[in-house]
Parts: sequence; structure tokens; C-alpha cells
Amino acid sequence: MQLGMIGLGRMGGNIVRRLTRAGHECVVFDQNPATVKSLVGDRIHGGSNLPDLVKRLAKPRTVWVMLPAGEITEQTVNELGSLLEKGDTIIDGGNAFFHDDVRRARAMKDKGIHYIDCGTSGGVWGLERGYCLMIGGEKEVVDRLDPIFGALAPGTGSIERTPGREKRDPRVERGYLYCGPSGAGRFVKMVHNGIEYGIMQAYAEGFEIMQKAASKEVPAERRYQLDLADIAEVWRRGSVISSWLLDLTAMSLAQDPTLANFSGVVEDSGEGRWTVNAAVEEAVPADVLSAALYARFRSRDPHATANKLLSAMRHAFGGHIEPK
Ligand SMILES: O=C(O)[C@H](O)[C@@H](O)[C@H](O)[C@H](O)COP(=O)(O)O
Repeated sequence: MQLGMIGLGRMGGNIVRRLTRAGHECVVFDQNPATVKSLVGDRIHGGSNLPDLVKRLAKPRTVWVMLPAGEITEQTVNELGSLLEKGDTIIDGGNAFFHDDVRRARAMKDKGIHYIDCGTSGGVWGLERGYCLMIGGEKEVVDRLDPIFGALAPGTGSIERTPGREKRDPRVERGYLYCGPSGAGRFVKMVHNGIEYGIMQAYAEGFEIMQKAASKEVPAERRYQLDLADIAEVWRRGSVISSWLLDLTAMSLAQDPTLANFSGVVEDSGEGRWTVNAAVEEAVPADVLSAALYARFRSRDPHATANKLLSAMRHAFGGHIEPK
């Protein structure tokens, strides 16, 4: 099939590479012309701007938008809405907010343009490992674009089949899922990322507890100098908590057990906040996911006003002095 790709960053460029390796053809555009030039090659054609990209695609066209969530995605989808025609399709594969998908799909529907939200997991490893896809929108359109999704997904690989799934849609076992109407794919991806925060936080806290087992606060006879890199490695092999995030933890610790290249200021792109908002809307107690989100906020300002106020109150009622 043929696909237009807008945004050739960490994800978009590799999606194009994976698609063309599978025999698909891509027309690509990025704000940076050098990025476009570096990608153009076998089955990959460059567009000089959005109108040019659209012109180079055969009808009905499919254009994948792979840009940071927010204004840039909004502008691009709007511009595509005025360039594309009835029967064409926009797929947004970024980490947009699912409310925006519902709104955009409605606006595009009025023009006869299909809008598909596609939560795309796999990060910088997706080119080789494939992307786990969580898809929302009109089912007939998603089914028509199956060759694209199938080529991007990881495939069954070496993961054993889950007993009891024999009569279910086999595509799920290949790593892509039609989740439901507009926004449903991104909603599932949003919760995936909320869970990602929680799992990451659990490993992070556990490893710090083991590191601080060597601290003076602990009685000498129970003070342990533990090798975190080796613990991460051994846990990968047969333990109950093995996972890909643990694989990456083991790799990071093997490369540098002191993690000297990281400041510990942890950013977030929105999905964790939206997951917690959804939990509040549904009155679901999401203790772990909320705490993991707040841990990221806290990492950014150890000298926050709240902490100063705590010290101020302790000092006021008990004369307690902060350590210098
Ligand atoms: O599934 C994935 O491939 C990741 O979740 C990916 O989507 C990205 O790395 C996150 O957006 C990071 O999210 P934060 O910036 O919020 O940590």
C-alpha cells in the first residue's frame, strides 16, 4: 500500500523504514528538509510541504501524522482536513489526548474524511521489534488499512500463544488491536502509559531501597552493599517481576551503575495526567498510578514551597531545625 508520513522524528522515521521494508511505499514530509532528504530512497519519496505530499499520493489517500501531541498536531490535522478529499484517511499515531480524537474525527467526518487514532507503543526499538498498535475509529477503514497495521506490528514472534484464545481475532496475537470507535485506541494507549509510570516507579523505588541498604541509618550487621546491575540481571531470568522495562533497567545499570548521566528530573508528556483524570471521572481509585505521576512532579522541585512550609510548621510548633 501507499502511505504519507508527516513527522520523521524518533518514531515517524522508523515507521517509514519498517513499512518500506515490508514492501509498502511512503511519501514523507518533515519540517526539517535535511531529515526528509536523509530518508528518501527505495520506495520512499520526499514531499516538500503538505500540499506536495498530498499531491503525490494516489486516491484514496492515507496520511499518518506522527508529531508531538498538542498545537503542532492540531494544525497539521486541520491543514490536512483542507487538502484531503472525501474517502481519504488521516491516522494520528502520536500520543494525543483522546478527547481531541473524538473532536477531530467528528470534524473530519463532516468532510467525508476518515480519522483513525492509533496508539503506538514501541519507542525507538519499534523498527526491529515492531510496534504494538491500539486502534480506534471506523472499523471498515481500519480493516481496509490492515496491511499497514500488520506490517508495523511485531507479529507473533516467540511469545507463546495464550490458551483459550483460539477462536478470537488472530491479529491481536500479532500485536495490533481494533479497540472501538474514535478515541478508543488512544484511550487504551493512555492507560498503557499510566501503567508504564506505575511499573517504572515500582522498579525505581525497589532499587533505591536496595541501594540505601548500605546506608549508615541501617545497623552495621544488616548493612548490605548490593550490586544493583547484577540484581536487575538475575531478576530478568525466571523471576516473577521480569519485564521489558526490567530488561532496559538492567541494560542501563550495566552501562553505568552510578547513572551519572541522569539528573533525576523526570518529565511527563501528559498520558499519566490524563489517565488519573479518567480515573477520577470514573471514580476508580488509582492509588499507584497517581502516586507515580506525583513522584515525577516531585522530582522536578526538591525545594518546593510545600516542603519549605512543612519545615516552617515543624519549626513553629516544635522548634525543629532543618539540617544544613
Ligand atoms: O509506549 C511507548 O512506546 C511509550 O510510552 C511512548 O509512548 C513514550 O515513550 C511515552 O510517551 C513517554 O511518556 P512520558 O513522556 O509521559 O514519560
